[in-house]
Amino acid sequence: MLKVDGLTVRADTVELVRDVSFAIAPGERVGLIGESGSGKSLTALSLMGLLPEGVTASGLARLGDRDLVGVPESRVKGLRGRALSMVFQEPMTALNPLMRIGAQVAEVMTLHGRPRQEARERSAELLERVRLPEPGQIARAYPHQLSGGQRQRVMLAIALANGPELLICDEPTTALDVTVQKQMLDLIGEVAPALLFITHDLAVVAAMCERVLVMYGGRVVESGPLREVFTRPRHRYTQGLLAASRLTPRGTRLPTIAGSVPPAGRFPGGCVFRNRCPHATPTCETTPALTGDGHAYACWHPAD
Ligand SMILES: Nc1ncnc2c1ncn2[C@@H]1O[C@H](COP(=O)(O)OP(=O)(O)OP(=O)(O)O)[C@@H](O)[C@H]1O
Repeated sequence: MLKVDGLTVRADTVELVRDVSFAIAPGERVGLIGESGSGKSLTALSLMGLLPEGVTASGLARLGDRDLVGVPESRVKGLRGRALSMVFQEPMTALNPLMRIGAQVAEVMTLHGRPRQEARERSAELLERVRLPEPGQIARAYPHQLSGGQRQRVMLAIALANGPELLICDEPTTALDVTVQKQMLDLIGEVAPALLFITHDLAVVAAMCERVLVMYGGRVVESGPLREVFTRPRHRYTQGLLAASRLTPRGTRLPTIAGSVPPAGRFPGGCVFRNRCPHATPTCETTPALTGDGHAYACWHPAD
């Protein structure tokens, strides 16, 4: 369980992230959205103990019974890549260009005390787990010999190597083309023990997460179950974000769906998530998406 309470990030006297609080339970997938500069990355980096020089965090952040903020660097280093790990947007900067892939995956385990031979064997398993084709061949390759999507899978393997309790992803698929992006998102959803997923892309959040936090100007301005936030946004910023996104066709008024069980066939309102609705077909209005079975997607269609 991750618990963040009153997290504030400062550069000198300037508050860049203010009083952020949220929790992520095991198995939960939480999206963190907000415009550029709203403080998403700094929030994540402060949990990882990776804030840039001159930037400091205060407040409470605890994973299980271990503090992540306000503790000595050596303590955070012991947790990073073990209890929690992160996948960034650009894998090339995170991978060592001179080291073979298999050795890089194994290294993150030997660094945390696993015997070399065991780490090597597990690294082969991990490359397979992230569904890299020919994992043996990939293990012997150097980063530049892999595609962007393959490199990102390697980063995921590294992130999972020590069995973390929490995975943080910061725009992990932005640099990938759409088909590869989808496969990567499916994989992350499948393997993450608990997930904090940072993105600009509301459709990705809709497909990945059951809960969402919206940041604006360094604060969390809105949070809650995805369906609630996306269909009944309370904060003006969230309303604007949704209205501007491709999830909502221009001019569509977000319908109220509270407690409603739609009749088979036609639904009132517009298809809010049409572009990325998991059903993504013209027949998705006949799916049970809004019948209270836990789907977080609003797949209803304009009534004729
Ligand atoms: N090292 C730094 N020193 C001072 N200010 C910083 C530093 N790093 C980031 N900031 C500022 O902190 C604010 C939040 O940055 P952050 O990177 O967390 O935003 P973000 O929401 O992740 O944006 P993006 O989506 O573009 O990555 C921004 O105004 C940014 O300019």
